[in-house]
Amino acid sequence: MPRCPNFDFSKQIHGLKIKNFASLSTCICMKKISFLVFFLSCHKLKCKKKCIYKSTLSGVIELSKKLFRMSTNKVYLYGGQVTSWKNEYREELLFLSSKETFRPPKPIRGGIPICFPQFRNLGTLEQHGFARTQFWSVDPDPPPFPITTSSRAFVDLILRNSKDDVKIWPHRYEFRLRVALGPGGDLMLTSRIRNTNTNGKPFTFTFAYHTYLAVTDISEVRVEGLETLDYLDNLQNRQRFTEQGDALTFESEVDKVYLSTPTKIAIIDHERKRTFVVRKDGLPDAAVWNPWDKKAKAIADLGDDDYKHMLCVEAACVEKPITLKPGEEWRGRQEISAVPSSYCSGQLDPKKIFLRY
Ligand SMILES: O=P(O)(O)OC[C@H]1O[C@H](O)[C@H](O)[C@@H](O)[C@@H]1O
Repeated sequence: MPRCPNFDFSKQIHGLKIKNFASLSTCICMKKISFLVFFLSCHKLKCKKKCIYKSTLSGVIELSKKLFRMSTNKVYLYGGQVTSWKNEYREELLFLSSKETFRPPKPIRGGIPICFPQFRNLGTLEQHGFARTQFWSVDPDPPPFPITTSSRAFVDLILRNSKDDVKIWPHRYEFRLRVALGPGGDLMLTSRIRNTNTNGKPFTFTFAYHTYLAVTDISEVRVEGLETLDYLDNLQNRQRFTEQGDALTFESEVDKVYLSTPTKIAIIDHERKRTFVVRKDGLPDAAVWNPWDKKAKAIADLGDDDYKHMLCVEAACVEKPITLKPGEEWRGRQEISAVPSSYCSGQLDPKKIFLRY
């Protein structure tokens, strides 16, 4: 099997020597980079102990086949991107394009791309910044995690400024991403971004978890929690409007950034009788995107009908960019749970929705 030409694996995982991991790197380059994260402590892999890493990874794959009621997810080092999140019934909860999605240097279409240090085209960088097209590393020894989490299934990734991105964004940073599965199968992403400039300069960025939720039929989806809020409409030169009082429904292209939203948003998939609940912290805004039929056809890595089965609801920080001085750190967190719609009974009732927390 061919190796990925874009990717010197020995540089990507701390302490790994490629010769010790030939089969693992082959597997990874064949698009199966997955760290299937579950109740085994996958994060405790000691990369320096060659066989532990390798055998633990294959052990994870093996076990995930055997274990029945287990939520799983996959994280690619490319983009630091979650590409799969399955519930205990092995139902996929994230959308991934039906077309070829893994084509570096292009971003992966689906899952949860990370938009950093720029959301959309709001600056001089490429659309959505460069984090989604970089190879991240497993962070073998992350600093203590300040947020207490009951999750024992997580992986820590890290991205630092590379020689290439310093040319277009002249700053030093450390971006630590923790991807975790909660005891009830909830998917939790926490980003910690630190300014490590040694020249005393601050930097400013915008950010989004560009989350592609899998829905059965976009026409039968309703979003609650964004009613009556102000939003910027990207389809109308980012003009500011105020949303009406009803829950959002979808019958054409949508590309909006809702401003200063509540911390909980519910996405109700009527046909599947499933509700996604997005909770966010440190991310005041929420982008909502569906390209609908015409634009979907114009997007090369999206199938013509894919738009029917996806909805992006993205915890974001767009309107007021974040500025960090050297030594300062910012945190942004998104948690998603998928619950039967009966838990919500059409209302955003956190007590009912978060019974399992
Ligand atoms: O095609 P991409 O670069 O991944 O962007 C996909 C979409 O992302 C966001 O939701 C933006 O608001 C949209 O304007 C953009 O079309």
